[in-house]
Amino acid sequence: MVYEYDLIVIGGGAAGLTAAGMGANFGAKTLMIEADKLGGDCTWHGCIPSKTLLHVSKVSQTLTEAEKYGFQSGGVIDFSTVMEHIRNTRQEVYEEADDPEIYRNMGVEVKFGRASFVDSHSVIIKTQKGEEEISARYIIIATGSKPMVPPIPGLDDISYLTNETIFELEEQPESLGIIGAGPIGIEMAQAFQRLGTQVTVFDRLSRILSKDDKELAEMLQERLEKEDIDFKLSASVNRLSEIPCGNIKVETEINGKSSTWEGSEILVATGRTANYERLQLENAGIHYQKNGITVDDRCRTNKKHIYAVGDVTGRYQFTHMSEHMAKVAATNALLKIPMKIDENHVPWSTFTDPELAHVGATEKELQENGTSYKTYRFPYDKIDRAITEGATEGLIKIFAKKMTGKILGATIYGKQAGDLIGEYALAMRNGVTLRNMADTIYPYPTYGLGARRAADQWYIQSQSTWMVKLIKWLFGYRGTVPDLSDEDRII
Ligand SMILES: Cc1cc2nc3c(=O)[nH]c(=O)nc-3n(C[C@H](O)[C@H](O)[C@H](O)COP(=O)(O)OP(=O)(O)OC[C@H]3O[C@@H](n4cnc5c(N)ncnc54)[C@H](O)[C@@H]3O)c2cc1C
Ligand SMILES: NC(=O)c1ccc[n+]([C@@H]2O[C@H](COP(=O)([O-])OP(=O)(O)OC[C@H]3O[C@@H](n4cnc5c(N)ncnc54)[C@H](O)[C@@H]3O)[C@@H](O)[C@H]2O)c1
Repeated sequence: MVYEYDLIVIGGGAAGLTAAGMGANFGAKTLMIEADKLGGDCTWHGCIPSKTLLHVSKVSQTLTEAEKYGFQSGGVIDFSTVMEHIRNTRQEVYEEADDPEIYRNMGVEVKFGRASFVDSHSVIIKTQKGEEEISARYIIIATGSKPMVPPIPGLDDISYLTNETIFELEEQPESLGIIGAGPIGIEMAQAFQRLGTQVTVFDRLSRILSKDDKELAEMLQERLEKEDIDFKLSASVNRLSEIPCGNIKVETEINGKSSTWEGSEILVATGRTANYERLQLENAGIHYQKNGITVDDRCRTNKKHIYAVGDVTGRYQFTHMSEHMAKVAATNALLKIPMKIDENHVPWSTFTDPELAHVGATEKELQENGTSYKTYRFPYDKIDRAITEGATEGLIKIFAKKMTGKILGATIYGKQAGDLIGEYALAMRNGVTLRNMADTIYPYPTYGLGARRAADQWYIQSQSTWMVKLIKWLFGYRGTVPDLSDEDRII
């Protein structure tokens, strides 16, 4: 059978752009179909606007703290200018990385319209002008996700914000209630609070950022509380309603006690739903579950020539994982090289100030799996660069094998944590141990040197008095045997 294309990619977000670009690079006749604008959630409603807003809020915080360094502060924020800056920034990213012409120049054909399956090799593209049916040998589905809106009574009757609308605000809310203390809720909480909105965060769980290390997430929560963010955790949000002055009322129950909150806006940040309902997956016989399209470790669906990547699979919801999965799918489909998702080294970072980042196994996973490990800790207040920058709040925690220094997981709360975690991702992926890191020369004074000092902990904690006694005996040294009981010593 002759198909019109070697590869059709449905969706032009982080996953689709990568898959289509790789298709063209491998010499496949590639078509990318996008229902809206190329760039997807990351460019338009996700990473780019949220990180830009966080940056602006950090500038605001720096101005507030500037008096400590002798500056006269007192800046006033013009919210509409802030929002215009955010929109300009995402336009800049779109033009630099997502513009259809960039992909056309690479050899990718780009069509705009909504795609759905006709059968397992054909899709129909619906546009305002009409319909077009197209076939391909391979298909990669990369249709992403959208906000999951929970069925809370009254929610449908009020106007609420999601990540798709919050960056379109023109007026700064006086107060903002956020339902959900995951990465979206926590990043937006700090950003808006620092810009002068009074933020309250509700979550049904008893802690924030439940996928992160408990100890470090608690440190971040404490920091956010110091910035006056109000947390209502273990809260069952029972009803939302609009009250006569136009404000929103949230009725909650916390540990059996009812309470109400009233404020100007509500952001719903309670997770994501995969975008697959309108794809007519049944026509192609593709299996899916509630959380997304089912794929194996090579990103293949049950139809061996159809792959799914990124948020639509419900497996990982990060831009870097969308790109990684796209690479896995394109490599398997077009080069026939078996490549699997690298599940053991998935990093992530929440870009609050300070940041909270993680890679590999969590301590909870290690405990549940009965894996033997030792925790190596190094605080930011012993990193000279952090001291010079007044950023001493933070902790590096590494989970590693005691004998070999093999790194099993790492988690960092502190300045530049999102960048530092990449160091551990590289180390783990390539079998670099704590011993290797400790023997590596890092420039002084850097945050990276904190990673080296954290690795030194492996040597330090491997020291023992009997070893010192052996050295003394071997070389005839006359010093005393040191007290090695202080686990926090740095040499
Ligand atoms: C507020 C927020 C902040 C975030 N911050 C980060 C971060 O800092 N770091 C990080 O790694 N991740 C972050 N994420 C997650 C990240 O944005 C997503 O994981 C990533 O965008 C998913 O990419 P994707 O290509 O799978 O899907 P999407 O980006 O959603 O792209 C899917 C595309 O498919 C199109 N489409 C859908 N259906 C069809 C159809 N039937 N036909 C044609 N086209 C279709 C859509 O229009 C869309 O353009 C954030 C998310 C949010 C919401
Ligand atoms: N920096 C980053 O990498 C970054 C930033 C933002 C988002 N993201 C991605 O986007 C995804 C979605 O983020 P998210 O924060 O929306 O989802 P999430 O699933 O991570 O967190 C949602 C939170 O909402 C709570 N919740 C759900 N329903 C509730 C209800 N009815 N009442 C009270 N609380 C409720 C949950 O307990 C949970 O804590 C993340 O998983 C992440 O992968 C990444």
